[in-house]
Amino acid sequence: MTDAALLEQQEQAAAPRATARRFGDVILDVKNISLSFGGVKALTDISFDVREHEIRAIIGPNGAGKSSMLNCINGVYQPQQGSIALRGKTFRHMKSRQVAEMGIARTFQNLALFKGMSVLDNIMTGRNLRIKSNLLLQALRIGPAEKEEIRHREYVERIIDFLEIQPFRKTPVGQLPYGLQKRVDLGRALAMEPQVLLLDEPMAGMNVEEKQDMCRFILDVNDEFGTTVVLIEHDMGVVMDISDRVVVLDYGRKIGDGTPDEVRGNPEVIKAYLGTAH
Ligand SMILES: Nc1ncnc2c1ncn2[C@@H]1O[C@H](COP(=O)(O)OP(=O)(O)OP(=O)(O)O)[C@@H](O)[C@H]1O
Repeated sequence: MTDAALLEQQEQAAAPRATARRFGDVILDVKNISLSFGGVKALTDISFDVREHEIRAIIGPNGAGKSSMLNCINGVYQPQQGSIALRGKTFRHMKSRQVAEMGIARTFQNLALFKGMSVLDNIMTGRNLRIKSNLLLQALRIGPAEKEEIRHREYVERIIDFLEIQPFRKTPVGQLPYGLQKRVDLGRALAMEPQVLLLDEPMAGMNVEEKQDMCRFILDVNDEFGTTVVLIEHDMGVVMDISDRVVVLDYGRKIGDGTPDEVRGNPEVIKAYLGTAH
């Protein structure tokens, strides 16, 4: 390889993610969302979009409104104002299950796993939305139900391989270290084959090594499954490393929106968040 070609290759490898990859159209469009709890304004007139195949972070100091925003997207909270659209289809007053059926899956900050059930069975619960045959056929495992179950199990095994948790397939989730439980929670969400994956503090409570593993899996999910990712996360290093664009909230208002470099250089953001010890 010539020196020039080598230099070009090195430059490409060092290119920021946002410029090195091409995104699709807007997949999730959040417009003018306002949410109050009694007198507390959790979100005021928040708008941002997420492009297909993007990793989009929502950051901000404690109480800024990050969880509220995620909860509005997946139907846990119903905002008083504004709209959210998935691929141009606006959804309002939808329950979490309906939002999930539309293709928006979520992991939880406080794991929502069945601790006594195996890794395999926990991830299978993520397939429930996709099971078409009726309960009787499923119970008897006959006809189309049998074929369907085989297909679901194959998909779940693919996720287990992908997340490198084969040795723990049969282990009750409650017996696994916290970092692995978080990985199972990611697997459960992935089993839904989501178009958009919402990650609620995926690195919370993890040690450095577990954080590195989780970062790699998020990037791989994004690359290999083509899943669009929206995440909220307190670890700024992680956010800036893996995100393509970042929304910054403070006291329920949007104060910044752009690439990690743009956000890092935004004086309002520095004042509100990056300059503090959060
Ligand atoms: N269910 C609720 N009832 C009442 N107030 C709420 C509720 N959920 C959130 N809030 C309030 O809304 C505001 C935003 O909270 P939210 O949890 O969304 O912030 P956050 O950025 O996720 O914070 P943290 O980083 O601490 O998790 C806070 O003032 C909070 O007290």
